[in-house]
Amino acid sequence: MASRAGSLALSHVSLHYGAGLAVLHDVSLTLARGEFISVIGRSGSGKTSLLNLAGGFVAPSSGQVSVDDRPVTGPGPDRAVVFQDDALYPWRSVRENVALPLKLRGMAPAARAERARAWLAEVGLQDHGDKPIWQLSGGQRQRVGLARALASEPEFLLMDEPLGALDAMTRDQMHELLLRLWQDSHAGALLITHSVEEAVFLSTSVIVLAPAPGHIVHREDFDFGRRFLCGEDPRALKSEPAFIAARERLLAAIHGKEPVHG
Ligand SMILES: Nc1ncnc2c1ncn2[C@@H]1O[C@H](COP(=O)(O)OP(=O)(O)OP(=O)(O)O)[C@@H](O)[C@H]1O
Repeated sequence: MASRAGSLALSHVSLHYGAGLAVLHDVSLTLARGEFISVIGRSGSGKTSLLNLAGGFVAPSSGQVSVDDRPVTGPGPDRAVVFQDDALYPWRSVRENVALPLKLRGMAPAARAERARAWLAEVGLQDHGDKPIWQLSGGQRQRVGLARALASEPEFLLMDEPLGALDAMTRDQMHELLLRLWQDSHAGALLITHSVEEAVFLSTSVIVLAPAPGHIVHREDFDFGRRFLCGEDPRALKSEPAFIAARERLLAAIHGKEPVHG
């Protein structure tokens, strides 16, 4: 299957670990730049495995993962990953954490300092660059993680439950920041989440995986995030009957019930 230009594609991908049972079966998914796809599903349905395939951390047992029709053979700078545990260096400064991947890629010191400064400003941490990570709150640490991922100017931003450990208010603020960063970066975003509401609000498409082995049972497109970016109030959007009905449909799909349309 040929993928669109500027897209990350999983084509008929199946995965089993070693000689174990299949974890994913015949999953096809295309993420174009400028799209925001969330993957939801019960625990063990293969969400993290799907992200690991997209990131190139594991290879499919059959099928193909590709970027612009080039097979993915491992992790690459075109795909940045953000994890739930922010994977930052606690004793290094905020600025060093953001600049480190740029250093590893051979960027000159002045250029990487400027890039780190710009992305810290994007996430509202311009006054925190000198602090060690351990002095930051959980929400601030996740903002550093996003700045670090986006500083590499990836084509695709892959996120595994990045907001799962945050309190509800911080999480809402992060949703709004994430949408603005996604818009400004023009990246394609792939988000694994346990929050159906988060998926409906943020995504241009939501995919539901069912387990044993993981396969796609439902897919639906949304525009709540884009409407937020056009100036609509996020609380009003989340209270709309269409938003609430979408949430219920996706919950029904997760729990294996007939989706209720309307
Ligand atoms: N490295 C591995 N080796 C063997 N089995 C694995 C490995 N990683 C995951 N699995 C198995 O694959 C299945 C899917 O796991 P995965 O973590 O992808 O699901 P998930 O939907 O992300 O789950 P959760 O929502 O609980 O994080 C599970 O049965 C898990 O035990």
